[in-house]
Formats: sequence, structure tokens, C-alpha cells
Amino acid sequence: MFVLKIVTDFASAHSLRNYPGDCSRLHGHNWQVEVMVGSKELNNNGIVIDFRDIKKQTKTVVKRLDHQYLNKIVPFDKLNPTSENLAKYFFDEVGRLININDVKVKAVTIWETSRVSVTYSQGDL
Ligand SMILES: Nc1nc2c(c(=O)[nH]1)N=C([C@H](O)[C@H](O)COP(=O)(O)OP(=O)(O)OP(=O)(O)O)CN2
Ligand SMILES: [Zn+2]
Repeated sequence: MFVLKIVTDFASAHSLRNYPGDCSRLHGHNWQVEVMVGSKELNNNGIVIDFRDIKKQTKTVVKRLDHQYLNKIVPFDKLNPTSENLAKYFFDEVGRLININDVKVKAVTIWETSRVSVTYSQGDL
């Protein structure tokens, strides 16, 4: 299995619903997003997928959230805007844009700060 990784980031505000502490108040993060794409096969050019395509499609999703108050953006108007839910959101949404044949998003890691992160994946990495 080849696993490619791209990293990007965005800034947004959120407040956690039903959170027993100061994270229930409005505050912001510079989120870092790592998208891992895997495949067992290479194409004729010896690549899985162009890094540029992964970056481009990830940025399409980032644009929806960048410089926004996440609690007002679908689906986080209903779904708590936790790192866990953001990781699954990127996994699903970037996957919808780039998954084809054996080439699939394998995992997404969201860094909320430089000290804490969540990884969402389905199946083996
Ligand atoms: N499992 C989760 N726990 C927490 C989440 C989350 O998304 N998933 N989110 C938060 C808050 O968003 C909070 O902003 C982050 O808090 P924290 O990690 O404590 O960050 P700090 O910079 O305030 O803490 P340091 O002690 O300076 O590292 C909380 N928990
Ligand atoms: Zn927070």
C-alpha cells in the first residue's frame, strides 16, 4: 500500500455545545488538516494521484469552513464542531471528490492545536 499525505490549514471559530467548560464559549483555532490517500497500485506515471489534486480538492472543502463560525455552517449547525466531527467531515467530503477505483482517502487527522489531534479512518491504514 502506498500512502500519500498532504497538509493544509484553515482558521475558524467554534463553541462546543454541551461542553462543561470554557470550550463552550466562542473561541478560535488554526486547524491543521492532514489528508492521507492510499492505493495498492500506481498509474503508468508511477504515481497514485497527483499531490496537487489532493491539495486542490481538500482546499475546496477548506473554503467552506475557512474564516467562518463553524456552528453556523452545515453540518456543524447541528453536529458539534469537535475535532472528531471535523475529521470525519473531511474524510467523507474529500473522499467524495477524489476516491476512484483503488485510490481512496484512508485517514484524516485534524490538529486543533499543535498539542492535540484526532485521526479518523476506516479500515487498515
Ligand atoms: N476530544 C475532544 N476534546 C476536546 C475538543 C475536541 O474537539 N475533541 N475540543 C476542545 C476545545 O475545542 C478546546 O478549544 C481545546 O482545548 P485544549 O485542548 O484544552 O486546548 P488549550 O490550548 O486550551 O489547552 P492547553 O492546556 O494549552 O494545551 C476541548 N476538548
Ligand atoms: Zn476549540
